[in-house]
Amino acid sequence: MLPQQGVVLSSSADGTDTLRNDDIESEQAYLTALYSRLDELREQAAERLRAILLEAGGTPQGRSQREATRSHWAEQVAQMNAVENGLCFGRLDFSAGNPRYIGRLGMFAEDRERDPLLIDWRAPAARPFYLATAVSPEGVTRRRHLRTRGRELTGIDDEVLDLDAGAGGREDVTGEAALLSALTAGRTGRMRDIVETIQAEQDEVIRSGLPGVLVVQGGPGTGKTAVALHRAAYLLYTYRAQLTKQGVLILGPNATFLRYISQVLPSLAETGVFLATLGDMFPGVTARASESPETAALKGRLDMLGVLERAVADRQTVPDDFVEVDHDGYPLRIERAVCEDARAAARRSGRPHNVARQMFVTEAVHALSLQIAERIGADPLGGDNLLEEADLAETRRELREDEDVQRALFELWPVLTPRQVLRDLLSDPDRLESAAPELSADERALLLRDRASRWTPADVPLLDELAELLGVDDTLKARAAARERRQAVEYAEGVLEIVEGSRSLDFEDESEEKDEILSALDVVSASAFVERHEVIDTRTAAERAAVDRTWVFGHVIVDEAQELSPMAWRLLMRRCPSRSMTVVGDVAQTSELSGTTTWDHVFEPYVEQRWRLTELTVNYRTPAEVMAVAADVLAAVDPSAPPPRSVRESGYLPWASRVSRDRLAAELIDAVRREAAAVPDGRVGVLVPAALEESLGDALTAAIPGAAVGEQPDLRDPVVLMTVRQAKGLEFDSVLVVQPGEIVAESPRGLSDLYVAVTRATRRLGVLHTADLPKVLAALA
Ligand SMILES: Nc1ncnc2c1ncn2[C@@H]1O[C@H](COP(=O)(O)OP(=O)(O)OP(=O)(O)O)[C@@H](O)[C@H]1O
Repeated sequence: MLPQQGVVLSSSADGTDTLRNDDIESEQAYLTALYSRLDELREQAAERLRAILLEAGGTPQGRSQREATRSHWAEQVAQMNAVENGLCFGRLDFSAGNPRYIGRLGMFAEDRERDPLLIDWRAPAARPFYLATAVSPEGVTRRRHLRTRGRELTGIDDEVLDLDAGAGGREDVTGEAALLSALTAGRTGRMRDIVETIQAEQDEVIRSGLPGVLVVQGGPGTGKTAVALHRAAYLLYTYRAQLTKQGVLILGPNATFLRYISQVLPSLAETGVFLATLGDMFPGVTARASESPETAALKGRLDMLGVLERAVADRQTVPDDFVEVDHDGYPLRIERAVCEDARAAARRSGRPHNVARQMFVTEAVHALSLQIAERIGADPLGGDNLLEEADLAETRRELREDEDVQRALFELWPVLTPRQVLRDLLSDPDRLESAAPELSADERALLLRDRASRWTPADVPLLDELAELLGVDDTLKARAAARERRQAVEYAEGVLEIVEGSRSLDFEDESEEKDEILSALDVVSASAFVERHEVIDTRTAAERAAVDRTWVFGHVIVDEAQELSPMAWRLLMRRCPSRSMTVVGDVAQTSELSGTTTWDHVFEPYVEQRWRLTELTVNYRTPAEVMAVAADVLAAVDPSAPPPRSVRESGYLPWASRVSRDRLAAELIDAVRREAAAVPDGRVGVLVPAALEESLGDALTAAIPGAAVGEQPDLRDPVVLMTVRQAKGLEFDSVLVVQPGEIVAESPRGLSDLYVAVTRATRRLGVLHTADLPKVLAALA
């Protein structure tokens, strides 16, 4: 028996009788007028853009203004191109007043009144489109969904919201027919926007205010990802000035997932968002390598803080006895005691390692200068030292500039980079033992790896933490900037000389004119020339954030947030000191060992109880037949968690088939062929235990050439084989789960993995197994 019968959508939803010719004609005429207006506005914007591109020269300020105007018009043109499909998708009729048309963009008539022709879905005036119901109609008498293909109207679905007029729709969904058609459409391997059918509980989340931490907990298929993306678009629209400057970060679980969602925001005409995985959050590093879940979990623990602190402290060394350097022809000893004092003073400063280094050097040089003073300034008569303060200062300067001294001090307290420290630490058992005495030998063995290993996502929070511990010595940075500028000026001098040189050639036969003509150097100095040609930063906030580790975002959105480790949360919180965040996830789907199973634990250290929780309860993806199977798995993961209610039935019953081990690959290939034929317009997902990924992947690609496998399979291929971890957040029309028992056995969070696996299907679910089914799938036996 299926649960949740009460909410199941029927395919005979209202709207089928509304295709009246006169309505179609008048709505088509309105649509055509909207598109003409769009064309007009786009042409105007393109014209302005062309004009700006033709302008040249001017003062730096003028150029920078021009650049801002150029990017404004370029963005306008891009936005208008992006909304070409589905420009207008809805209409609201009210008991009084004019109807409102709702679409992907706001447009006004050109007349003096500037009447709204089309209302942006994010504007407050569009809200009743998502919220009005027959019981609470907010003055709306009819909600109309307009279905289009290109610029052509292909259908109309009406909902009459007047109880007296016999409204028969359901109260728990809005736009029933349009919703059903969106949910049953074949999947393409790219997520689509849901702007036409956002449901009331989702709308609440999308339009929630900007400040504070908002946690959206919801079962599989409740639209968390969709809501997170639409919220980004809503926030950028509502708080545009603030957020375009600071940028919005959306963090997703892996690169395949980012590609899956990559089309949604552009289709909503929003591009100013930095989409990243944890592995992208340290500029200069793209961390994609994999490692054992246990190693990743260990790296995610807060214990790593102490380990990293000690790893840095271990790099601040003192000699056993002394270091001898040659200074000015004389041997000079840097004694252990001197180093210890200098190190203690530098550590006491509480500054990060690279910044505190200045203090270490100053203290050491001071001690060495006294040593020299003793040698050369000692009064043979036993009186005070004969050197004056000015002499000592000069000695200190000489010591600082002495390359031998510099080298010796560098050895004792080197300038370090995060990558260097982490690489050294993880590839050296002695360093590990010294930095991590509280970890067991087995744990340290988990961390140990080859020096040449590639970075993993779990390394990134460690690199970021090290960047904080090491800091950047601003004096070094300033010196580098000064050097760059000096080089630019030298280059400019070169340019001006060439101009001068060619001028003398040009005019060598016209000596009387020569004095009349100003040379380049007469009107501009080399440094002014540099200023004029300094590159104006035209990058968006998202682009700048991608290369700046210390970038602070205006808002951070985290998807599949249950998977983040405590160390990863520290990194994210540093990127968002305002704590303006939207965190979406499902603690029943956690598969990372260092992920969370309660939100309280995550936020308590940062905002205590000051975070808001919203729950999404309706499952738009998984049909009721499949959800009935998943509910048993969920009950084993967390008996207290209610399964999300499916919004529809698919009419297909999930199945399981037991096969012999030696026939597994062959049976799988047959099943894939059958399923691919059953969803010809959609996608088949094959979810396997990690241990079988390679062998079954090989067998499948040999038999079915279009099948995608590997680390980053192309989801647009008709058949995709992957592990459950890779399938996080994704969906397929038909899903085949292979060897569920092995999926459960592979990880301590195996039951959660199985729950994820069985909730990926939008239509059909099948299970292939060689041993007994896990108890939680008994319903399929
Ligand atoms: N209001 C809606 N209208 C149309 N489709 C919707 C709506 N809400 C969700 N969907 C669709 O339901 C599917 C599941 O949504 P989504 O992937 O956002 O769920 P999720 O909660 O993130 O799931 P998971 O926890 O499994 O990752 C998607 O295909 C999405 O487009």
